[in-house]
Parts: sequence; C-alpha cells; structure tokens
Amino acid sequence: MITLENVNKVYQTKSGNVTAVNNVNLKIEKGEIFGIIGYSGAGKSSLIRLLNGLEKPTSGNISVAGSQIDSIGGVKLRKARLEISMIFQHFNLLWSRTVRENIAFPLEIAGVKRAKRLKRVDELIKLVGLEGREDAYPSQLSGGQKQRVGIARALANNPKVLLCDEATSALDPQTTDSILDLLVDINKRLGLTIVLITHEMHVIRKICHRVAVMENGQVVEEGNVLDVFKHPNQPITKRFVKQVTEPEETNEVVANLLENYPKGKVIQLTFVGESAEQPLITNLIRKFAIDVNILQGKISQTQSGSYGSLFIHLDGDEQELNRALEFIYNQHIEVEVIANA
Ligand SMILES: Nc1ncnc2c1ncn2[C@@H]1O[C@H](COP(=O)(O)OP(=O)(O)OP(=O)(O)O)[C@@H](O)[C@H]1O
Repeated sequence: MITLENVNKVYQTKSGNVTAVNNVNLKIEKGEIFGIIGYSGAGKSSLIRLLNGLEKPTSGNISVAGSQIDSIGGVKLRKARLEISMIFQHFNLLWSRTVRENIAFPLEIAGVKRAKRLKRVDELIKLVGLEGREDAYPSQLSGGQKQRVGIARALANNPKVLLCDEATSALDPQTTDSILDLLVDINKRLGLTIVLITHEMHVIRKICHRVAVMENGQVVEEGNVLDVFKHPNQPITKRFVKQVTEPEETNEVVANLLENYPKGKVIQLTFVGESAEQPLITNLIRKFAIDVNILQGKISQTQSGSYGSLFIHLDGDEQELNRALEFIYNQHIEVEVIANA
C-alpha cells in the first residue's frame, strides 16, 4: 500500500542544509496499523508530509495507494490525495462550522450532491459515536469529541490511507485510549491502512501492528511491535520500550528494596505472548525453599499478544537460589538479575 525507497528530504536553511529524512526505506501493507516513533526533531513530521504529497522528497521514490506521490502534481496529485487523509494533534477544525458542517466540508469540495452528502455525514457521525452532537460547534466539544470530528471528516471520501500526526498528544490518557480504540475499530471495519507518528510508546503498544523507530532522520529499527518490545536493539528503542514496561519509580523501588532486604537477588522477568499467563511465581514458591517478594509488575496488551515485566526479590540459601534461577531460565522467560546482594 505504501512504499518508500531511498527517500531523502533536505531543507536548505540560512544556517546550512538540514537532512530531515535520511535514506528511509519502508514498506507498509494494506490494512496495517503502522507506527513511526521518534523524539522531537527525528523527522517524523517531514516524513508524513512526504507521504501525503504536501512536500516533495529531495530524492527517492514514494508510492501511496497506487500513486507515485513523489513525481505527480496538479490534478493527478489532488486526485491521489483523496485516497490519503490525515488527522492532526490540534484537530484543525473549522470553528465557525458545526460538527455536521465540518464533516460535510470535504464532501462539498469533492462536489458530492446535498442529499448524498447528508446521508454520508449521518453515517460518519454514527461511525465515530457523535450522535446528538451534530449541531454543536467545535468550541462546545471536549478534546476527544473534536478528534472524533477530525476522524469523521478524514474518512468522508473513503480514503485508503489515514495518516495520524500525533493525533492523541493533546488528549488526556483516558480520552487517548478511547480515540485509539476508535482507530482500531475503523481499521478492522473498513480495512483502512493507518500510519501514525508519535513520541509515545503507549500509542504504539496499544494499536500498532508494526513500528519504525526514527532518530536523526533515519529509521534505526523496525519490526513487529511484540518483537520490538521483546528484543529492542538500539538504545533509543530500549528507552521507548521502558516508557511502557518500566514504571518511572522502578529504580527507586529497587534501591529501597536493597536497603530493606540486603540479601538475595532482585530479578526482572520479561513475559511475552503466552508466557505471560504462566503461573511462574506459584511454581517458584512450591518447588524451592526460597522467599519470593513481588516488587512491582505490569502486563500490557499489544495488538499481537501480551507483554509483561515483573520485578521480584528472591531470598534463601545460595544453592537453592541458583536452582530457582535455573528453573526460571528453562521456562523461556527472559530474566535479568538486576541486583545481587
Ligand atoms: N520546513 C523546514 N525548514 C527547515 N528545516 C526543517 C523544516 N521542517 C523540519 N525541519 C528540520 O528537520 C528536522 C526534522 O524535523 P521534523 O519536524 O520532521 O521532526 P519531528 O520528528 O516531526 O519533530 P516534532 O515532533 O518536533 O515536529 C528538524 O531538525 C527540523 O528543524
């Protein structure tokens, strides 16, 4: 559905050339939810502007929904862009128009007749769950409702690709989750290909099938979300994964624990997929003469399975501790001994 080959984007500025996108190669399949994550300045916005033809690459080929976006212009580009819609962090709604009128806007531009337009707007309002709010103005809506209008408007002309530019970054965590659920629902119901850019790993974790990590204009790591969580290779990817798997207070808890329990081992267990359901702790207590303290843990759901991280403290006779560790290693659960007292 989307292919990028050796794509570069260089901006010429007064203080010299800035390479915003550096030799990016990506292939995004039809019906996929693909996430691009990176910190500020990584080149995400530049990349997304290249995908919808708002900007041309300095070099390289970009194909989206069957159109060679990098080399077409004029009517051809306008037609191609009907297939590529976008939602934004700050919604970009028309403030003097009601919900219904905002959603109707792209249909008016596309020349859709009034009766058909009204019918389509009603369908879209139902699809995004805004029934009863049709005549409200954007200023009368919550952030989540505004983004629902943005999504309905983006879907009006039945696009094949939806680009999401930090679409939940201005929303609180609960509203973020409801908008992400809506995107998954739309992806499943309409088979829409979704590309989203974000700096939040939670967003990737919750809805994406695959992810690309960007740093200094380059894609430094790419893969299935669960695999990237399981084996992050690059330091930047490890930092992003920790956003989700390791609560901020972990270091503090571990330091505190070592003070309170000067003996034993502190261990981080990483569960992926089915192993997250294994009754490991029960087995440890039953099989070995050791004390097991659960420090903290978190199991997160991704689109392709569960992913969890559990910090435990084991104490007991040295030999028994080593036998217990051996047992854990044999369960195909990833183990890291983070502190040996
Ligand atoms: N129009 C432009 N002219 C000159 N430089 C630009 C332009 N747009 C982006 N850049 C530069 O390109 C680099 C990548 O910026 P970009 O906005 O694509 O990153 P980003 O990952 O989207 O970050 P943010 O989330 O902060 O927007 C930055 O160094 C930025 O200053």
